[in-house]
Amino acid sequence: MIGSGDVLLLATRNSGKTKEFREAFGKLGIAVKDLHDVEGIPDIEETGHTFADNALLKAKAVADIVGLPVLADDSGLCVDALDGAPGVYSARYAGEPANDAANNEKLLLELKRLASHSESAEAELVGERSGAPGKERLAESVEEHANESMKVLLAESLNEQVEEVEQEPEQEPEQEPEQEPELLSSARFVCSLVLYDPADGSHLTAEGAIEGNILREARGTDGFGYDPLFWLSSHGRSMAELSLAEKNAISHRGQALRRLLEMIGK
Ligand SMILES: O=P(O)(O)OP(=O)(O)OP(=O)(O)OC[C@H]1O[C@@H](n2cnc3c(O)ncnc32)[C@H](O)[C@@H]1O
Ligand SMILES: [Mg+2]
Repeated sequence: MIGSGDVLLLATRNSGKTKEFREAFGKLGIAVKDLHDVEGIPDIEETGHTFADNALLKAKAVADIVGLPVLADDSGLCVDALDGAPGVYSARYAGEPANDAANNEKLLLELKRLASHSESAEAELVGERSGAPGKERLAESVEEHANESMKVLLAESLNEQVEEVEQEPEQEPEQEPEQEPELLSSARFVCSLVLYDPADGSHLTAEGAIEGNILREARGTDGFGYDPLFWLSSHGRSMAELSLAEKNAISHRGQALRRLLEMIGK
């Protein structure tokens, strides 16, 4: 369906995706265009319930207009602590028009809200078990939360147990290995690709997924979408700290594309 010297049209307006496909197809001598290069293609409503449904919908809608094979990508982020959200709604998680910064902000807000709910539920449980407030619980709380000057003030009104805690010799900080950053939930990026031929309505579908974790704080400036919040423990970097080639080598999109190319013998 596609070969070296060809021009392949992507049914996308997401320039981040186009960049990644250009890097991958460039090696095969295939040029890539997207919907910024073609006039007269209306916005396509993504009404499917799965990534594959939406990819087919986009590929078919565009291919039927231009009369040439078209590749579409539908992808997103599925966060375990949010029961798989934002999923197929990833692009418009914070509402429309789609906005990466607003989506990232909303994701962090939802996850932090969830974390603070479970922390306060846990604190209540600890309180009930230890007959809170109680001196031991207060002493623990001082050790956990107070800064040095508060500790001195509060310790005066508590018993010796607190003073013992105070008097423990400070440990010399050892040369620490690079610490894993604070993570909020396991998650995965998922991608479905559909290559659709309007000549006979035939199409190929390929999928890819990559596991990671959501960072409490964004890192890196490359990539697009949720990349700055997606931590890869195996690399010790966020997805937005990888080069284009590094991302394509491991990403959901890169995997799906390699599967699709295999299907067409490339
Ligand atoms: O539909 P098109 O025009 O292709 O562009 P889109 O951005 O709306 O694309 P999707 O409908 O497939 O939604 C994908 C969203 O999922 C997120 N996403 C997908 N792949 C990603 C990646 O590699 N890195 C970061 N975020 C990604 C990002 O928020 C995307 O906007
Ligand atoms: Mg979309």
